[in-house]
Amino acid sequence: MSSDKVSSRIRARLRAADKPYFANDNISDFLHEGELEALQSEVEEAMQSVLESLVIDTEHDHNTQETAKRVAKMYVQEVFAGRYTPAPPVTEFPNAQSLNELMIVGPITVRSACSHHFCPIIGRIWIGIMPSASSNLIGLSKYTRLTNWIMSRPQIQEEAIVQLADALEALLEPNGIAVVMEADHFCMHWRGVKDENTQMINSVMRGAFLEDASLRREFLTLIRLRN
Ligand SMILES: Nc1nc2c(ncn2[C@@H]2O[C@H](COP(=O)(O)OP(=O)(O)OP(=O)(O)O)[C@@H](O)[C@H]2O)c(=O)[nH]1
Repeated sequence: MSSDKVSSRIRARLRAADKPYFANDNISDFLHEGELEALQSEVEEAMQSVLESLVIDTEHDHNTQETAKRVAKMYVQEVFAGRYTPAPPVTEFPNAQSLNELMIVGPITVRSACSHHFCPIIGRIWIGIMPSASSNLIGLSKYTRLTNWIMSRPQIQEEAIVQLADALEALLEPNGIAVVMEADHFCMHWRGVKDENTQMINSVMRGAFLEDASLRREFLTLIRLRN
């Protein structure tokens, strides 16, 4: 790609700052005003080339005339928006009552895509929080907003759940954090091995959830009851 492309300018900034730009990294700090729109136009142009290479007559086929434009918008503004937009604003409240009881939020719907084939990953997440006296509390909707921001990137499930746990830990500074995710991977259902029944379930347990087996059991029992 020639250096006058907007993606080249963004990439040069990332490299100069020695920042990674993997599929599931957020690069919003490196985009200047107006560049997201320019990036979308660049993706549209590249997508049009993909359609041409697939030997699809986009000139005469009324169904695919706008496909490159739609796919570019879908990637940049919708399903991969978590790469290009900053973290959602999250209002924090002090834990005024020094709450130290288990809190569980979920199931939060997960909509993501695998980094390997860009096929959908659709699933659910439960979050357990054991606050400390100095923890911050956040509004209930913010768990979903934060999850959406992290999941709307090309991901693998093992890394997605760790990114979410890291973000929650940094925000809440809790005594413990637990995240359980179960998801269907359409790269396995729709294509490839075509196994429609297999799901992936994984969990991250930190702090009190790792150290205290009865707390971990309480969390896992309560989320099972919600199934
Ligand atoms: N560990 C992990 N694997 C995933 C995830 N999402 C998709 N995969 C797998 O990634 C693998 C990619 O495999 P490759 O062998 O490189 O690609 P492929 O030849 O298209 O593989 P098949 O899917 O087996 O046809 C597949 O086995 C997918 O099922 C995920 O979140 N975590």
